[in-house]
Amino acid sequence: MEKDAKIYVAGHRGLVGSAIVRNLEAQGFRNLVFRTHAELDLTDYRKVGAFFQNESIDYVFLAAAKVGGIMANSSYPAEFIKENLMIETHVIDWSYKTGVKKLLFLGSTCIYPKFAEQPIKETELLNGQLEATNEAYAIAKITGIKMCQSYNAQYGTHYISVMPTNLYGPNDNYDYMTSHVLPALVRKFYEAKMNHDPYVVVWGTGRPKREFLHSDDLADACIYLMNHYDGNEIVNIGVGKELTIRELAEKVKEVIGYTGDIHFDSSKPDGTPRKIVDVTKLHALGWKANISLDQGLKRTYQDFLNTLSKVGN
Ligand SMILES: NC(=O)C1=CN([C@@H]2O[C@H](COP(=O)(O)OP(=O)(O)OC[C@H]3O[C@@H](n4cnc5c(N)ncnc54)[C@H](OP(=O)(O)O)[C@@H]3O)[C@@H](O)[C@H]2O)C=CC1
Ligand SMILES: C[C@H]1O[C@H](OP(=O)(O)OP(=O)(O)OC[C@H]2O[C@@H](n3cnc4c(=O)[nH]c(N)nc43)[C@H](O)[C@@H]2O)[C@@H](O)[C@@H](O)C1=O
Repeated sequence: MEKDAKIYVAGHRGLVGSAIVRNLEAQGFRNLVFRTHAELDLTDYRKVGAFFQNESIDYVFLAAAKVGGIMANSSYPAEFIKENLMIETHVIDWSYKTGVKKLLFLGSTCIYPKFAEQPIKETELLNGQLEATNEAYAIAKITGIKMCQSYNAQYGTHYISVMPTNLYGPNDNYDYMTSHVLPALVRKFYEAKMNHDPYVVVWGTGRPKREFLHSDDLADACIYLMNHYDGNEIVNIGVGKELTIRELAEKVKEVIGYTGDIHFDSSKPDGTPRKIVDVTKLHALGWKANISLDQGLKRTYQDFLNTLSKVGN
């Protein structure tokens, strides 16, 4: 990407979008354009068209989406599939109609079959049943991938698709019901420590395994791939390490310095048992993750505390 190129970061205030903006600005890219959700609702085809026609954008990072953890996905599947299909369709189609040079689409590792061979290779896509708790969202993400690949095939566009594993970092969502596990546990253990609660409730059995990538690593990978990858196939982005939810809870408990107990609520869904991704392709393209979970957890807890002090909690 040329330093004076006009770059649109859709979803620039989110966990991923804000990390991409921080990285681009640190690298000296100054011609960035963004709109908040209130300024431009990407589910409105006409308004998205007017924006793209007025801005003459060169590159797009499509990090806007309706996103949530296992409870949000299983509670609101209609909203997840509808809004994500609309956002993808509108941004991808108007990118084509207005001659965007390159677009990076953010998928997710939830697109892979529930019982895919682990670590999961990109070739596992559509090779089996999806995890029920986030099937609607996964179908929307798979559609986004297929849209990029279809536009590339028919129109000669350069739309690349990346599949990040579970993410965490600054500007994450800490809402108890709609967040992902890591931010939820940071908040739960912090509040239990402040309130001297005797235990913290962790959802599920604690047995599922997850892989966690810091959003600053993801942003770096996205910008790297925008500059160095132009293939039609999807690329996994991960760290190549996994741990159980129980082990994660123990780590968060230690970072926050909580001394009470951990109780598991097995009435809550576990979701997919494992989803560690194979990162051979990513490494072959020349990029590797740098931030370990222990380092990332400490940074995330500090960001969480800074956010609290800002909102005066
Ligand atoms: N978080 C994770 O663990 C993972 C995320 N991903 C993917 O990364 C991408 C970004 O996720 P993440 O940063 O975590 O999500 P966030 O919810 O943090 O950010 C999403 C952003 O999109 C905006 N947005 C949502 N709907 C609309 C809309 N209709 N019009 C305009 N803007 C909208 C949100 O604005 P507002 O909040 O104001 O509505 C928000 O700024 C997504 O595609 C997600 O699927 C992939 C793997 C893992
Ligand atoms: C990135 C990926 O993320 C989502 O998939 P997920 O990884 O299953 O989501 P999750 O982070 O919410 O849960 C991971 C595990 O953690 C357990 N768990 C324990 N205690 C809490 C808890 O307090 N909150 C949450 N959310 N989970 C908890 C929870 O029971 C589950 O076993 C997709 O919806 C989709 O968004 C997607 O793409």
